[in-house]
Amino acid sequence: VSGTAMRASQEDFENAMNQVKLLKKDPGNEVKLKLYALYKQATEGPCSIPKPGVFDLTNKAKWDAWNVLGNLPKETARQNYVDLVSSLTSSSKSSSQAKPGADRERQGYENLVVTSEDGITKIMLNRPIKKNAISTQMYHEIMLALKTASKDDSTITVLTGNGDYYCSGNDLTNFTDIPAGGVEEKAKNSALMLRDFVGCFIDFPKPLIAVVNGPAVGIGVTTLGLFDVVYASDKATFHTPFGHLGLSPEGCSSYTFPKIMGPAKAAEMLIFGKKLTAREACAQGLVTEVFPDSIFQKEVWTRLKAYSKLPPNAMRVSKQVIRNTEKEKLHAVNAEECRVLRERWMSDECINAAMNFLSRRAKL
Ligand SMILES: CCCCC/C=C/C(=O)SCCNC(=O)CCNC(=O)[C@H](O)C(C)(C)COP(=O)(O)OP(=O)(O)OC[C@H]1O[C@@H](n2cnc3c(N)ncnc32)[C@H](O)[C@@H]1OP(=O)(O)O
Repeated sequence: VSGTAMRASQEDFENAMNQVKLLKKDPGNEVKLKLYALYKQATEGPCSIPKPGVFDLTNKAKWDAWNVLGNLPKETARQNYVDLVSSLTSSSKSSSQAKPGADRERQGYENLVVTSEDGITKIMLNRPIKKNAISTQMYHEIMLALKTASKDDSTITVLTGNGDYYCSGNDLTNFTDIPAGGVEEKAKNSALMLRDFVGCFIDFPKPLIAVVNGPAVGIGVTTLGLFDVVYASDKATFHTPFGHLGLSPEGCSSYTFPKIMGPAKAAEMLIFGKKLTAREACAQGLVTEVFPDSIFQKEVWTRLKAYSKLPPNAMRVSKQVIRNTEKEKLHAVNAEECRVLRERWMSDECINAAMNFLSRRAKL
């Protein structure tokens, strides 16, 4: 949020509050938290209320969002609130206007840009300010995009990220949105969603290519074992910090990684959270090829355009021959990983790690 000049009046602030009520599209949890925090700071000043308990996740997230603003002056908070609302209203106006070439760009995704061109459907994670962390809504959007791509007339499908990151993994604020049934219900719902999400990768029928434009974390790394080809910029890194987060592996990585790189190398990544460079990941077989970042996009897309012209049925059948014998096993592994994670999400180790991140005490 840009706070160029601090001149928002009380009237501007009140207008902005009214505009928030009129927003047509839900701006998502983190924007709502930011709005809440700026509102509180602008009207009450620095956060001085007691910190909510560790299990009161919603109020804890609100408290964290407010508290992180520290001693930000009330006027600056008011200006930032007005700027944020103005950016929300202008983006909703521009997204409701018809765009030229919209036939090739699939509309309706909040955090993805999906395009189909030259026989390639490109699904781009589009949440660069959060390093493409996957929110609950994004899990559903990615599933929908994959299901749609599996039936469209493209020959190959690509997943990539917008901005400097490929994906920073699961959005750690996903667990602040606790339903009436409490943490148990949240863990159960998350496990079901994760199982469906990973299932979409296991069952994807066409060649699936990851264009890893920058660092990848958590589920952004583990699912790579389910892609057919993985191209990486030399700026990419591969990090699965499950130990640090009190978690266990997902995305079928407990099976695919030992198979790809051998159990000893897989254990270093999945148990101890060793971060690999792109060249190390390539040497371990997780990445197909690494390109210098300066020529990454040009080289990769030239190659993919050539691949997309190959006979589509032959590519599908070849993928089936390579992958189908493993499918049943992969679904079983996915189910077991989700069962274990459901327990992990309710553990103190995991809850404390997420809270540390949310209160800015921990980073990878
Ligand atoms: C429900 C199904 C679950 C499936 C199981 C999946 C498990 C996983 O994926 S485990 C991995 C989870 N990811 C992480 O632990 C990464 C956490 N992020 C970080 O450590 C860092 O943000 C970073 C190393 C990725 C980037 O650091 P830096 O370059 O210094 O940038 P910032 O930290 O300032 O990030 C900018 C902005 O983005 C927010 N953000 C980044 N990653 C996440 C995330 N995973 N979840 C939520 N938010 C994230 C970060 O908080 C910053 O936000 P603002 O402070 O509002 O600007």
